[in-house]
Amino acid sequence: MDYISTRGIAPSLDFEGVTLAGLARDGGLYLPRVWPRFTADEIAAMRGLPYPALAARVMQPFVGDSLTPERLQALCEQAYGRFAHAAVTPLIQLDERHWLLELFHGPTLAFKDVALQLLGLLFEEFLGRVQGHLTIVGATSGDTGSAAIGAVAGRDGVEIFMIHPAGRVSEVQRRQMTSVRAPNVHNIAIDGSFDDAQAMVKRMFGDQEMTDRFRISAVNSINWARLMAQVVYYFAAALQLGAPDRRVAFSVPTGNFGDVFAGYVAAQMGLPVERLIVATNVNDILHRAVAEGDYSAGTVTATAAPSMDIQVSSNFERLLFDAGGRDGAALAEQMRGFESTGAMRLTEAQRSAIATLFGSARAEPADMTAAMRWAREAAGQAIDPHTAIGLHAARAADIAPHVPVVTLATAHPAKFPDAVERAIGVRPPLPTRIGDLFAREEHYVELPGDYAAVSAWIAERATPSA
Ligand SMILES: N[C@@H](CCOP(=O)(O)O)C(=O)O
Repeated sequence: MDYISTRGIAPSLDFEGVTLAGLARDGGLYLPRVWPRFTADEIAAMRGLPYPALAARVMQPFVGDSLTPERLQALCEQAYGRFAHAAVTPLIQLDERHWLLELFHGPTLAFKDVALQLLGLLFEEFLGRVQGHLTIVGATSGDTGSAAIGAVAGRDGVEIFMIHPAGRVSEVQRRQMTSVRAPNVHNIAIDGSFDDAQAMVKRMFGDQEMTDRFRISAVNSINWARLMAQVVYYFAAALQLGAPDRRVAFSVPTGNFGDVFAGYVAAQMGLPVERLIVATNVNDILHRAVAEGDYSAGTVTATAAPSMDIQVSSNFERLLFDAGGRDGAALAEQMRGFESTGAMRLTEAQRSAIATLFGSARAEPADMTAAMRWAREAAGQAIDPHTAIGLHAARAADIAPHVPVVTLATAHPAKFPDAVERAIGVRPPLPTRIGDLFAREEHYVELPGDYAAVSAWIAERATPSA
């Protein structure tokens, strides 16, 4: 499989190349040159496969010659063997048409584990072939940080620098990152927002002083391998609900647009997806983009759903590229305009292509609370604030009554105990596997929200690539 950049200039790479590269050198994001497509019979034959086998089946076309099918399956067995639920991503029925897809049974209690447990193994596999050293630089609004650290802590040949916005993640989220003691893990809290952190990470890929010395890669969903692994759970859920003979809708709480873009990829591969509902909090750039074609970033507002406190959504570029006819030069110009003004209008072609599959909704804080209460009262489920935003959007969506609607439950409620307790009066306990979190010592540095300070701090500590 051959991968191309959304901005049309960086050289194409194979799967091993894009996994190690992270972001394309022209500032774009990698995508497969063509979407692999399964027939309805091929999808039907996936029914009943255990999750690791399904994962290997769905991902093999993207992996191409970079791994044999046997090796890919072995890595999937290893990655998903660490999940606390036998189904890996169990589907829970809420009422006659609404379902929750629980994606938080991995080691750090959020959907990020589904991809990052595998990505850690892929890094190790591919680095073993090139005998290199990798410097991973990541940005997190809460969940990616601990999942990425959990996936690479203590591994040879890799070190990770994870940047989070100081004071804008939950205490559980922060402790999950900063209490991991391993010589290859470095946590940085910056004075700023997630968007500032993400902008620093992207800038580092274009900083020749850094890229000449260090082999920099990404664990955020700008890395294609992240998205690829997230495609699998759309198949897992839809197959259980009757695909390929039945269409299924998904509601996805999203900030960086990676999780919902994985659903778009599943649809391109032939999964019968009726609708993808983009659910946002008051940081609603994605809702405005889908509903009105207005992609303009406002100031990031801190909310009780901090992982979605994002105004610049990296993966939206992938959708704009694909929906706009895959014209790299035109997209690069459109993105340059956005980068200099903070605002962009979608073209008519992009808007109409997006409208064929996507809907969207913005949840106010009261909507989020109401959804948490409804899940508790109607189905006995405690859900986290992000999942509640997805559920609000799912229940508000205008979708034919015979179509099941699956809300992605992206994080365990115990990651946000204060918000959950405020809404439903019950404080969700931490699962026993991380029950001693509050007794662990934390380690992180606080730096100004300034690229020069952060890149200098990283450069002093990172291991040169050769
Ligand atoms: N919501 C994320 C932000 C980063 O998103 P990613 O999917 O690109 O890693 C987080 O919790 O860190």
